[in-house]
Amino acid sequence: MIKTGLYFGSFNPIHVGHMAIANYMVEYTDIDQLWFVVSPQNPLKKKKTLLDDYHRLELVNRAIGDDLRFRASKVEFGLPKPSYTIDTLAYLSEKYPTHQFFILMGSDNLESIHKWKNADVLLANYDIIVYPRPGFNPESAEKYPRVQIANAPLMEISSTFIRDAIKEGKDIRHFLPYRSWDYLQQMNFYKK
Ligand SMILES: Nc1ncnc2c1ncn2[C@@H]1O[C@H](COP(=O)(O)OP(=O)(O)OP(=O)(O)O)[C@@H](O)[C@H]1O
Ligand SMILES: O=C(O)c1ccc[n+]([C@@H]2O[C@H](COP(=O)([O-])O)[C@@H](O)[C@H]2O)c1
Repeated sequence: MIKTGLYFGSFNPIHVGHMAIANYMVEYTDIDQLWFVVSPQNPLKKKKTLLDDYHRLELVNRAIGDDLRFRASKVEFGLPKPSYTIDTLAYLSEKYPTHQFFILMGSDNLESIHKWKNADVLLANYDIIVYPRPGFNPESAEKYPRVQIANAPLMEISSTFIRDAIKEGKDIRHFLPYRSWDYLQQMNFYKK
């Protein structure tokens, strides 16, 4: 079985925090490879500031470049919206029987997982590796036997910060992988 970490996200846009997390996950956990699964629509987030799906995918692909440990997946583009993780996992598990899937997420998502569709099924059937965000209390995860917490350096960076900074006219190019930043600049994303 190929141990594959699924890093689900809006990636609106992808930032160096995501890349550092992905890098940590492939080097320090059991997973052999990592797929960034770009979600058209998080069921718990508003759509207002969301960039078009294919532009977010392009930003992810540019961030990955030729790093063979990573792949971008647009599987959720073809599934019903909003993007329920349990449904995507059912689809992928059937399509890729030689892969063992792990769910990767930041601790903010673990804190709201009780609101997710079929959260109990998800928590019972999949291993989840959580990347802590500032303020996270690891004891809060002890009730979930299949959740492990990565002992990783913390980062405050978020896509919200990036969008706000661009709107304010700041040059924050080093918060994104440089090829993604180039595309974002060319296309004038998030300026208003
Ligand atoms: N700095 C970070 N530390 C730990 N996990 C993170 C960090 N940034 C993002 N993640 C995780 O990466 C996944 C995808 O993140 P997402 O696209 O929501 O980015 P975000 O920066 O949290 O976005 P936004 O600010 O728009 O909510 C989520 O599981 C999220 O928890
Ligand atoms: O399945 C659910 O009910 C569910 C509820 C909230 C979020 N998710 C997924 O969690 C992922 C993380 O979202 P985000 O916006 O924090 O990057 C994204 O793929 C969402 O579709 C899934």
